Amino acid sequence: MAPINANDINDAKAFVPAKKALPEVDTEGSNGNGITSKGYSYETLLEIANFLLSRVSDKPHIGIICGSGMGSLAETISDAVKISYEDIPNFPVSTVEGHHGQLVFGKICGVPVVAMQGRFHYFEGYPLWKCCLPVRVMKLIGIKTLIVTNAAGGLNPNYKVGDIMIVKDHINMMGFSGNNPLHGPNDERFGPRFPPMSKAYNLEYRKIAKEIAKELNIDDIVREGVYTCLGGPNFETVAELNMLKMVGVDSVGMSTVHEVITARHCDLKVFALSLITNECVTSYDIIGEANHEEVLDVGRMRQDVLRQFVSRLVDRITQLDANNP
Ligand SMILES: O=P(O)(O)O[C@@H]1C[C@H](O)[C@@H](CO)O1
Ligand SMILES: Nc1nc2[nH]cnc2c(=O)[nH]1
Repeated sequence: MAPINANDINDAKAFVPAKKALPEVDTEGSNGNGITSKGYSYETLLEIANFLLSRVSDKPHIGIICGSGMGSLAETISDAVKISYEDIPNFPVSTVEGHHGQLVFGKICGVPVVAMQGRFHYFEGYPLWKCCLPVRVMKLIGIKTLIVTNAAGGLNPNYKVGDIMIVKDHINMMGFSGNNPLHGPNDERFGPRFPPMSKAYNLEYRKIAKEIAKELNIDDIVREGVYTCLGGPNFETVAELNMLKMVGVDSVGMSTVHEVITARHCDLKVFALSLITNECVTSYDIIGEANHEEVLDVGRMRQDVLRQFVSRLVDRITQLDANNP
């Protein structure tokens, strides 16, 4: 029998190579499961923060994490200074299509911001604490508020592709098995050992977002619901989705929850939204299947409206916080 080679497995042409070289799974300085490494001590994060601050003129007030296919959110930033993740000492690199892999500093509506055009996911091989390292770096460089965006499957049967879901809460599915970005020794300089999560998504910001939806005349596509993150990279089975539906999940993705936990731990105020990029397949009769191309296409389709929405949000959050320091 002829030996098999790589081309025999599936259709070699259909294989899309990773955008960048895949990262090594990080176990340095830990007990083998990626828990706190000496390479990412408070001091190391401070070094990263100082490196970044030495390259920009204004300290950002607001951080923005751009979800899959939503990198164009950063295009509203004026006087942009772009810093590639590869040029930042000790920073991870983005390996997923639809995630540029750079920080963009500048202003939205006159407010100094920093946007992550590209985030880090667990499925890329990064432990959760490393996925969330940029959140702590953004805290150290001065942000007070984090706006998190993600692409997600719509599980709530009333949701349609292209809807925007304001996140009111999350279910930390990965945390149920002990996989948590705060697992391991706690550094009190970031936050307490046992942070509360019952007010993770700022109520005032959610109110503002609903007002903005009315102003922009898009309240018919803006929802509010509960998000969950699974480890990925596979999309979910029908049975898994039906289970998540039963426990009250409205949208399903592969990010955000651990970033929000890390942000709340270090006392950042949080707003999050899901762009519903696909309908979750909750019946064996449905022919279509989720795929990453569709996710990126819907991001492109909604880029103008998301840019307007997030710009207004930055403006109004800044006004609100100036009145309630
Ligand atoms: O970075 P986000 O959470 O927006 O990306 C979602 C989850 C997967 O990375 C990808 C699947 O298409 O979209
Ligand atoms: N886990 C998950 N992530 C997504 N990202 C975009 N759509 C989906 C989805 O249906 N499931």
